[in-house]
Amino acid sequence: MFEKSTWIRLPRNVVVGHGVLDSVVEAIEELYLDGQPLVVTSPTPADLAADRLRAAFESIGIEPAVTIVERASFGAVEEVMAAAEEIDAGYLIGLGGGKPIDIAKMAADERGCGFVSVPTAASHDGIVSGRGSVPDGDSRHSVAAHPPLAVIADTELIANAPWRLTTAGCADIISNYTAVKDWQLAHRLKNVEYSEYAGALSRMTAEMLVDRSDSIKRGLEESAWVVVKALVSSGVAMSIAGSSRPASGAEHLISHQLDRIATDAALHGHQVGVASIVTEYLHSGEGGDWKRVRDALAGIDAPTTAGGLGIGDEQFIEAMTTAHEIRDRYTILGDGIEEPAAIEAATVTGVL
Ligand SMILES: NC(=O)C1=CN([C@@H]2O[C@H](COP(=O)(O)OP(=O)(O)OC[C@H]3O[C@@H](n4cnc5c(N)ncnc54)[C@H](OP(=O)(O)O)[C@@H]3O)[C@@H](O)[C@H]2O)C=CC1
Ligand SMILES: O=C(CO)COP(=O)(O)O
Ligand SMILES: [Zn+2]
Repeated sequence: MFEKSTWIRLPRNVVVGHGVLDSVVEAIEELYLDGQPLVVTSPTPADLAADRLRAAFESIGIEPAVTIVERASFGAVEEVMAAAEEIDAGYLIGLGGGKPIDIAKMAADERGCGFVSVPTAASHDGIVSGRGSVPDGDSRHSVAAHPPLAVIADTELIANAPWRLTTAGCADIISNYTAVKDWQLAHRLKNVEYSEYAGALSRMTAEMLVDRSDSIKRGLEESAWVVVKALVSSGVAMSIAGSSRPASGAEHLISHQLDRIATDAALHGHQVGVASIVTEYLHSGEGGDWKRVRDALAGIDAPTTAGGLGIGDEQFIEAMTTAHEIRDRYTILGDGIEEPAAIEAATVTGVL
């Protein structure tokens, strides 16, 4: 008898476009959520958008509470849970970049209430996914959480965010190429379950973004549109897989190590992008696709070298040689890459 079962948790309403911040209330009303909303935001997004959000709720007779988080930490998640408890919040709205969104996502998951994502920056696929991450000493990678019930991404707001945040979101998507290769390798070598649907969707998402890279330009609102759609698609691939495997392989392991090792870590998307140049080389060799990955990153203004990340050569190599230790996730790094091999790969690809 066939007894396998699977749960695919997806956002129900995804609203993307110019000025859709004004559609937040409408998108939420369709979800039949009860109770008072608690808006979790951070200083800049609060300045940019909290008043407009508040006014939209007030127009239908709801007074939302607003809490501002400054730093991503487990303490902040607990503070948000306490604030939600105090007003008996029915659901949480994360308004901002990955920091307030993940704090709200994790607090909502712990509290067992609904969560809505309103990104003001498109810096990585956490704005859509069922993964939550706050920096915590030894465990930098994400953990499972319920994905947002709705994502409302105002491209006008996102296009006005610092350009580097958008290029980081693009680079997080470009890294899907190597993530899928790592996943397939783990399937072949370690019998890790692989989803053809999730793998194909993740790879196609990277392909479409690269194909449309001409429309990814500073000051062009269409860029925000292209990257948000890709982040949504990548989030769906993770939901189908029930893990971050379609979008997180060895390049993410290296980035998580950089977060620990480097004094001034760069943006997540930029780190995984640079690391994926090297892991693509490890997969396909000198004549392989690493130049394509590098050129795709360069084409959207993302860094392609450790120096471009502001990270020293030694720290980059340390991250490469220790990345396999941080998580039970088989990748091209296997049981560890030797230092000379890491230096060779990073040198040939021009990352060092
Ligand atoms: N779930 C996942 O899979 C992942 C989660 N993460 C998590 O995401 C967080 C990092 O996300 P990231 O988005 O880079 O960080 P932030 O949320 O900190 O945003 C980056 C910066 O941009 C500012 N900002 C946000 N929106 C705008 C805007 N429209 N205009 C001007 N400035 C803006 C923020 O202001 P302010 O300082 O006021 O907030 C902040 O200074 C980390 O906590 C990390 O752990 C990272 C990768 C993957
Ligand atoms: O960043 C992610 C996918 O892009 C999430 O991956 P992790 O599970 O490695 O945190
Ligand atoms: Zn990522």
